[in-house]
Amino acid sequence: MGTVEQINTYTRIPPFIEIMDSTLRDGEQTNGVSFLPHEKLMIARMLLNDINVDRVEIASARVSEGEKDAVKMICRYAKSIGKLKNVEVLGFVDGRKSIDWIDGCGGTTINLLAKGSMKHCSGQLHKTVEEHIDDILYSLEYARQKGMGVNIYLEDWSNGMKDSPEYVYKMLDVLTKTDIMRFMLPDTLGVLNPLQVIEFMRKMVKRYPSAHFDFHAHNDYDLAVSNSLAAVLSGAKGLHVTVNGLGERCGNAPLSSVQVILKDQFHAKTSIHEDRLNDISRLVEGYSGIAVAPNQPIVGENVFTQVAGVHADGDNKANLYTNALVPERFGRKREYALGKTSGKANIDRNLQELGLELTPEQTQKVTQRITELGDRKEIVTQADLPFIVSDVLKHNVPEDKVKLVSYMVSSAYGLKPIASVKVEINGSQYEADAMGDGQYDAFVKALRKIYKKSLGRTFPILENYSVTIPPGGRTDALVQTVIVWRNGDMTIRTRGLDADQTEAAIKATLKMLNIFEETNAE
Ligand SMILES: CC(C)C(=O)C(=O)O
Repeated sequence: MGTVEQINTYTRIPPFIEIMDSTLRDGEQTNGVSFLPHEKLMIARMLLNDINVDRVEIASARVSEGEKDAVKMICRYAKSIGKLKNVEVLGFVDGRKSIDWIDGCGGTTINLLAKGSMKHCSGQLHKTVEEHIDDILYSLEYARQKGMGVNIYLEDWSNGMKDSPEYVYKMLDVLTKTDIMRFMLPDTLGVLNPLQVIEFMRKMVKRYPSAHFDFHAHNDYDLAVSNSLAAVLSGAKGLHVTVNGLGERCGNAPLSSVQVILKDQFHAKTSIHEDRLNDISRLVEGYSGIAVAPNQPIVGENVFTQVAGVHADGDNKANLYTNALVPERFGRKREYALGKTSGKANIDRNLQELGLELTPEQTQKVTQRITELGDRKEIVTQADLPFIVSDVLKHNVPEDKVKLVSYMVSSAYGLKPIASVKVEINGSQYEADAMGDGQYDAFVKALRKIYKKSLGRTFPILENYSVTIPPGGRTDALVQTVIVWRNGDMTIRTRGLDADQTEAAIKATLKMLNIFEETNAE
C-alpha cells in the first residue's frame, strides 16, 4: 500500500472512520474484570472528553443494580456535555424490557443484540428468521415510541456469512428499510481472516450501499487489528475497539493500534486525540487489573525505550532510529535503557538528561558498574543513575585495608540467621561466626567478634540505618543503604548500593571499616 490514491483505487476507504469504544461493555467481558460504577464514569469521561471517541458502549441492559447506577451516572454526565447521543447500551430482543431499562437510566440509544446466523437464531432462540425479524420490528417500534435511537448487532455475522448468507440477507433486506441507524457486524468468535472480511464486507456494501456498517472484531487468531483494517478498506464506516484490547476471550481490537494504523498507514481520518492514548491505557490497566504487555505497541512500557547502544548513538548523531510513532505524539517520552548492552551512548544520553557532567574516566567507571548490574540481570533505570554515579564516584575511601574474603548468611523460617564471615585486615585473614536478629545483624556481630576477640579492638557502634529505593519509575534494580556509625567522637556515614538490601548494607560497612582503619592508622 502506498499513497492515498493507490489505496482508493483498490479499495473504498471512507473519508472518515467512526470509532465506537466498547471497553465498558465487551471490555468488561474480559475474564476477571468488573468495573465499579465510579470507575466506569471515569473511563467514559476520558473516552468522551479527552480521547474524543465518537461513541461509547457502556453496559449491557438488565445486568445488575450496580450497572444501572453506572449507566445513570454516565448518561447524566454525557448529557451535561451535550454527548448523550454518543452513549450506547447493549440491549436484547426481549420485547420492552431492555428498552425500558435503558430509558429508566436516562439512555437514548440501544444497541439491539439480534442474531446474525441461522445457527444462533434456531439453536439459541428456537425461532425462524421470520419470527426473529418480527420480534426485532416490535422492539424497533417500541424504541421509536420512546424516542430511542437503535443500532443493531447481528451476532455471529461472520459465521452467518460463511454458513447461512441467505439468512443474513433475509434479515437485512427487511431491516435496512427501517430507521435503524447502524448495522454492527461482529466476528463474534474471531474466526475470520482479512480476505474473508473483505469478501463479506464488500457483499454487504454492494447489496446495501446506503447502510452504515460497523465492524466488531475479536482477536482469537490475533487478527483483530488486521480484520478491522480489512473492514474499513472494504467500506465499513465504523470500527469497534476497546482500550488495551480488552474483551471476551482474546479481546477486541485495541483502540491505540487501530488509530495509528488508520492514520499513518491508510491516511484515514478519525476524531481520536492521540495525546491521551497512554493515559487512558494506564487508567484502564489500573481499574481492570489486567497488565498491558510491555511490548504492546503505543502503550506498552518498553515500546519507546531504546536498549541497544547503537540506537542511542544513531539518535545522538542524526536521529536515525525513529519513525512516525514518536512517543511525544502519545504523551510519552523516549528513553534509553541502561544495562549491559546499552553502552556509553545510552549512558551519555541519560547523564545529559539529568544534567550530570562527568569526565571520560568517571563515565567509564559508571558504565562498568551498569554493565556489572546488567550481567546480573538487573534492570537499571534513569532514576537509579544519580545513585550509581555518587556510589561509584563520591567516596575517595581507600578500599584495600579491609577486604571481604567470603561470607555466608543464612535465612530459614523459624530459625535465627547465622553469618560466617572471613575478612582480610591489613594483610591478615580472620574469620568468625555469629547469630543475629537479621542477616545483616548476624554479619555485623561476626565482624564485631573478629575485632574484639582476634584483634582486641573496639568496633564502631551502629547509630542509624536507613534503606531507600531510588525514586521514580521501575526501581527494582537498586536499594541504597545509609549507615551512621560512631566511634568515640567520630561519626562515620557510609552508604552502599546494590540490588540486594543485605549486600548494600555490607558494602556500606566495608567502606566504614576502611575509613576506620585509615583514621586508626594516622
Ligand atoms: C455481544 C456481541 C455484540 C458481541 O460482542 C459479539 O458478537 O462479538
